[in-house]
Amino acid sequence: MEVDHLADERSKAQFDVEEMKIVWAGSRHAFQVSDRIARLVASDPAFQKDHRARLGRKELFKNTLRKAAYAWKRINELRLTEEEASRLRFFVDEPAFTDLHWGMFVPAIKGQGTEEQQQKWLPLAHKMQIIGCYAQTELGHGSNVQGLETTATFDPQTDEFIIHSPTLTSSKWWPGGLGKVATHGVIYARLLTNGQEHGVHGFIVQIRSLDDHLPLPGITVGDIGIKFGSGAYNTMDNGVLRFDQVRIPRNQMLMRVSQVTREGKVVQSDVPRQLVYGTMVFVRKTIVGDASNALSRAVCIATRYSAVRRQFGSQKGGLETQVIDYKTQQNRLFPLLASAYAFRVVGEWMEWLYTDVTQRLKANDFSTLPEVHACTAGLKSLTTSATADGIEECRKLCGGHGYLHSSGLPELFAVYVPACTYEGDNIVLLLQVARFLMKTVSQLGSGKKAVGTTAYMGRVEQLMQCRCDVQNAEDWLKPSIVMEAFEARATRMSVACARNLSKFGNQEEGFLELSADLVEVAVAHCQLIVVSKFIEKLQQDIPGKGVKNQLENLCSVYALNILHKHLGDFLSTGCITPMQASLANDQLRSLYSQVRPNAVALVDAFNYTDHFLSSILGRYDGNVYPKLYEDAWKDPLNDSIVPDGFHEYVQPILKQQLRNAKL
Ligand SMILES: CCCCCCCCCCCCCC(=O)SCCNC(=O)CCNC(=O)[C@H](O)C(C)(C)COP(=O)(O)OP(=O)(O)OC[C@H]1O[C@@H](n2cnc3c(N)ncnc32)[C@H](O)[C@@H]1OP(=O)(O)O
Ligand SMILES: Cc1cc2nc3c(=O)[nH]c(=O)nc-3n(C[C@H](O)[C@H](O)[C@H](O)COP(=O)(O)OP(=O)(O)OC[C@H]3O[C@@H](n4cnc5c(N)ncnc54)[C@H](O)[C@@H]3O)c2cc1C
Repeated sequence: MEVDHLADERSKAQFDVEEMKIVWAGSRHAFQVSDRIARLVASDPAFQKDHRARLGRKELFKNTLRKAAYAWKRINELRLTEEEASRLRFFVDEPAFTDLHWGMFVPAIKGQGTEEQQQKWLPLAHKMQIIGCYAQTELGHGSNVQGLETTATFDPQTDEFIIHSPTLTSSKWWPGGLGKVATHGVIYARLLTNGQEHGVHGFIVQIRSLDDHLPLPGITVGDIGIKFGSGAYNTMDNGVLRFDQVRIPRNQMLMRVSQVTREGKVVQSDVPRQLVYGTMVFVRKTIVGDASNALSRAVCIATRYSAVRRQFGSQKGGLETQVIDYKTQQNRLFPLLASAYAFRVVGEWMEWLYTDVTQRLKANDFSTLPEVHACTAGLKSLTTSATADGIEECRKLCGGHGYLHSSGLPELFAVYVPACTYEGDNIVLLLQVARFLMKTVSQLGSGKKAVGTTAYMGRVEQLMQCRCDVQNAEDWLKPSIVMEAFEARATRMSVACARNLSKFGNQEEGFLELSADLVEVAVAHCQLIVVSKFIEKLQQDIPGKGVKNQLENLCSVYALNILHKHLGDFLSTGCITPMQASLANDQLRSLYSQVRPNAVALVDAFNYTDHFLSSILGRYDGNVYPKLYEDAWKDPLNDSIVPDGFHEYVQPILKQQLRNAKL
């Protein structure tokens, strides 16, 4: 019989875990789909993944192709819906070319293609009769999209574009799926017609033959090489691509934003030019949603293991202390647990925001686009940085065993950490938020109403002067008090930066000089968004015994931990006093005690299967030691008692020493 080593922990929970699972999933329906598909994947040996780190690149990659093909077969056999198929790919848990096909290629055509182009290309893509990638970044430029060098020159004689890589640095570099698999790509290039340049646009370009998969004439394409970590993101074929005067028909330029006529005239539609960047907005919001998946996974492992692991504190030969009972462990772990829940809530809100802007764009209302860009960019940056750091912290929270591949944490980190860079370097994205904030501040006096996530700045006068009302530790549990402190901090930092900026004759010069401060302003604003969305969520009716109470505790932990970590901001802007800061810390400690008995149940609510977690330390049953011991013997190094190479290399040294000793 299986023993549940964490049963005691589970019995302490003060809330209905099943109901929390539904909150985490987003709805009962989403929970049911997720639960069914997770079990389906976990029970299928074809989706096994624990041997990944031991495979060489070629074997690893072939294995990924097999899994992706098998997943596609199952999706069709079982007639899975789009939602179910996407959950299946998620639980297969292996980065693959399909991520870019479904995650970027299809959305790029949907967002930037005309109706006609969508009708032509989407059915092919949906049936995977073509496989696409998103080829924007080049060897020389990634962040600076306007600096891309690939050209698309219109030839009116043949009604074609000539796609060309004029320099080494114009080689496309990084696109996932490009290296070995994609047959097509949305390629970003500078549009040239009649000798004039018209900025960067997307073009659908066939890269490989649909018959023999060889590159088409004029195309040089391959993989860019091994990346960080063993296994990890090396299942992905990030690629390099060069064009030598490759011709494509005119109608393969994605023309929702601008059209090129038969004569080579560029006609701007009434859609703003920034919509060329629309796929990035879409993927950034997906990445925000995904941050809670990665962080919750790491936190689940670290929490269960912290309840299993005991060090010191044995009294009269009794059990030692569970490491989760150390306040230092709680102070590192529980804010991460709270962040996982906070990012879940903000990810949900982001879905709403994206649906809203999509509907508006359809109705030619572009008014919220700048704010949506700032929110997706800022929250992508905030959540991925916190998640990457959080996974690494979870590894440390698991002590030495966290460094073992079988803890599940090294690979999770290696796969996750590029999220801080791809889809926009996190600092570059925060600078975009800062630009938006500085613009908002500069317009405050002009009567333009601050709306959406910057609405709080409309109360600038009050927020510049308000004094925090906290008298005792429990006051910090009041949402209005927390909100005001965060709003005042963000406003005061924004206004201070705007004042500093105005001292520069040249705004751009000022922006460069103050960019480190501006990044901090952007972080303050983004943290406020997360806190405010979490607080808003708690105003809803949330069923289930004790569920709301747990979420309230987590919300307070999230906010008060940030306040503690960024105390300098709150104190230097005069938003709170040192005494109030100290009370916030007292409250935080008391919240940790309330979270403690619920911690294991709070991570059970993520409903992860052992297959998905792929972590001995995070096993549901907590049976860590026997399984770690068992796993060590499975390592190929232990196949033979004396390792290959020993007799050849080490034995002669030993023998030499022996000879020398005898002499
Ligand atoms: C399981 C399935 C998972 C699926 C997920 C997929 C898996 C993921 C796998 C990983 C896949 C990884 C895949 C990959 O990595 S794909 C490659 C991703 N690359 C990047 O993200 C590049 C980052 N750089 C940029 O985005 C821009 O160039 C920046 C932002 C730096 C602007 O630089 P610059 O200053 O030169 O811009 P401009 O002069 O051209 O424009 C300025 C104006 O435009 C506004 N603006 C700017 N951007 C946007 C926007 N987006 N929407 C709306 N508006 C926007 C901006 O506010 C400004 O407005 P205004 O102030 O003038 O009014
Ligand atoms: C795993 C992975 C997958 C990827 N997949 C794809 C893909 O499918 N398709 C695709 O097109 N691309 C892809 N990329 C590329 C990715 O989008 C870019 O690497 C990313 O946008 C960062 O750009 P960069 O490499 O030019 O960084 P750089 O801009 O060169 O950044 C280098 C440093 O300079 C700093 N910096 C740059 N500009 C500024 C500034 N203005 N102010 C202050 N600091 C600045 C950055 O903060 C960073 O510290 C992928 C990348 C990775 C790692």
